[in-house]
Amino acid sequence: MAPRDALEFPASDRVFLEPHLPPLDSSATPATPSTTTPFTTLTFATSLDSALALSPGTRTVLSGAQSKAMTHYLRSRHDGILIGVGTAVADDPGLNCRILGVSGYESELESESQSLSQELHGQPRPVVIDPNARWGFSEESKLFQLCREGKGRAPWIVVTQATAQSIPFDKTRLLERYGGRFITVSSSSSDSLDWRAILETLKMNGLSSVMIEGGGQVINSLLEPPNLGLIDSVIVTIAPTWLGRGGVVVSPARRVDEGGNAIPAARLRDVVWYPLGEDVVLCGRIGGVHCRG
Ligand SMILES: NC(=O)c1ccc[n+]([C@@H]2O[C@H](COP(=O)([O-])OP(=O)(O)OC[C@H]3O[C@@H](n4cnc5c(N)ncnc54)[C@H](OP(=O)(O)O)[C@@H]3O)[C@@H](O)[C@H]2O)c1
Ligand SMILES: Nc1nc(=O)c(N)c(NC[C@H](O)[C@H](O)[C@H](O)COP(=O)(O)O)[nH]1
Repeated sequence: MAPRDALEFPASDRVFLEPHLPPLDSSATPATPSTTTPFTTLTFATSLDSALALSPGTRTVLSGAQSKAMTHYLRSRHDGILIGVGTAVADDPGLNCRILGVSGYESELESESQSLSQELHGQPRPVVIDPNARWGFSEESKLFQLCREGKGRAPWIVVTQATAQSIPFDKTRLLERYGGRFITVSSSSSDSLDWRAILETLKMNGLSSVMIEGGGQVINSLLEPPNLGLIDSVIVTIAPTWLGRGGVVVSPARRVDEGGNAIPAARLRDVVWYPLGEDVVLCGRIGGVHCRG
């Protein structure tokens, strides 16, 4: 019997997503040739007033059942799933995939035929951007509970070189005991990490595709001109609600042209809208500026 919390996302609802997803065979050439960074999908759920959560440090469920199942399907199609430490602290997330059929969520028949070699198939590698290693994870953290149950992978935690020198040994030991590790990335300034350097490091460590789920700071910094070209695909769930002021909002920094006139920060092209339950899912690619290596 499949676990009670296994999710189902019908094949008929997967078709519209396909052109916006990493190629199934990661050795196949992606839409825009790039050798140094993974296929990168920016995906999140937002309200009608562009909020991710009711207030900073809190978790707000925006996605309905069908769009939540879609997000888990996206997780099964990416090697890595990336969040900022703000989300790790606020949400205590599982960051695993609960689609029926992936490791830990097989139907009885599947689990019998599952060979060891396919251990944790369909489960993405969680990645937490935590330059100062301030995430107070423990054995009780949801991520590690899921690891113990064979339902998810342990995280890679991205820190600065300076921070790497001073991480308490017991933290490193706990992480490595579950198969996770700290990864250092050279910082562009005191504790701000360059997104190209982060993504190149993940690719060098074997991740051919990464979905970035947030939170606010992460999304807003990726929507700034120097980083726009790093994003291959954008998939946004829009929920029919206004969360009101004071929430965690997606609204990148203002952009001006040479004449100092305000211009849109970014725009999508190849846009598709797809209703899922009461939500609607928007897919597209970043238009205009492309500054790939
Ligand atoms: N609706 C959704 O789809 C969704 C998705 C994700 C999260 N959320 C919500 O969003 C909220 C969290 O968002 P948030 O803005 O507070 O936090 P966040 O974006 O998750 O994390 C921000 C922190 O991550 C680190 N960081 C991010 N980018 C970095 C970079 N390039 N270089 C160095 N450090 C970097 C910094 O840590 P330091 O502060 O240590 O420097 C920064 O303060 C929560 O309420 C969560 O529930 C909603
Ligand atoms: N698609 C989506 N709809 C939402 O309503 C919502 N709040 C998130 N939030 C994304 C964020 O990354 C959360 O931390 C993870 O969704 C945690 O969820 P899991 O424990 O991994 O299921 N994402």
